[in-house]
Amino acid sequence: MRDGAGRTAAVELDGVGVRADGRWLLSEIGWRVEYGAHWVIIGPNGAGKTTLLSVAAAVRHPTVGVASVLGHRLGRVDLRELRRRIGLVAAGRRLVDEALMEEEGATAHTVVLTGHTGTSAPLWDRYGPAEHERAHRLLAELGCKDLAERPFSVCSQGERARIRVARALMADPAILYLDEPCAGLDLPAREDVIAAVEDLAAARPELTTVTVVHHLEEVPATTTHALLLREGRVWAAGPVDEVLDADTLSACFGRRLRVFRIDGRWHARALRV
Ligand SMILES: Nc1ncnc2c1ncn2[C@@H]1O[C@H](COP(=O)(O)OP(=O)(O)OP(=O)(O)O)[C@@H](O)[C@H]1O
Repeated sequence: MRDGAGRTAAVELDGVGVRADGRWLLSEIGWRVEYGAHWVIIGPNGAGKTTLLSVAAAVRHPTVGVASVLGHRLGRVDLRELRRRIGLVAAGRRLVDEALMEEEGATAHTVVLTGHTGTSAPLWDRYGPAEHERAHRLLAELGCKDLAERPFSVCSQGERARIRVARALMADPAILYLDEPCAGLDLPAREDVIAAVEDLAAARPELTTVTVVHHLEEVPATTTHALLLREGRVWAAGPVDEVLDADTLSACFGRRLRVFRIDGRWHARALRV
């Protein structure tokens, strides 16, 4: 569906369901992400966040319903073509296979280069001076300038998280998906990743982002919208101020929560009953 200005949404899901191993992982998902918006997806473990991201990132087809990404309906478009315009950052292997990068002792710069071809191994004849230079610039933009020649396999989790974002930007995506970019990071590394995501939003107003987070503390201050997922269904979705409120979050997580907002960032803790 087009908006008043005739633009399609970056992502539009209508009645989407995903079924695997005889059960529904997602049901009746309706969701519209406008271009330039910055969404977070939050929900309990197993709610279906990564599964939702895999449909929105054109990694898998829905079992039922209609999913359109960047104006193309899944099922009517070559997914590999579409994925070239999609940046995906995921620490787990389910969405991005990093095994080859680690095995071959690739440097951070090489890992970023592979984002140009969307491959897990470098295709050297496809990278010219412009790509080499761009990979250096992106590493610098993510605060990883000095890591260019360091093997990715020895980089810290926090460094890897930012290198992955640089890699995802290599293809100049229209939309960037981040699946738990702060998982396993210590506090300074987490803050560096969040600052990098906030800086991206400021530096690239045309970029649309969707970030899966587990904790409200990981929600970037630049977030415009939030989707709460529970048991494979949308619990709430809309402007971030309306959705990340104590009552809505408490009901979604099944725990009484207090929610604070300080300097544009969110914090939550459970109330003892
Ligand atoms: N390919 C699959 N086949 C069967 N079940 C699956 C498959 N992929 C995911 N699941 C199940 O679907 C549910 C949702 O998984 P998903 O990873 O999307 O949840 P999540 O919200 O991202 O969870 P977490 O917060 O723990 O990362 C889980 O119960 C998971 O075990």
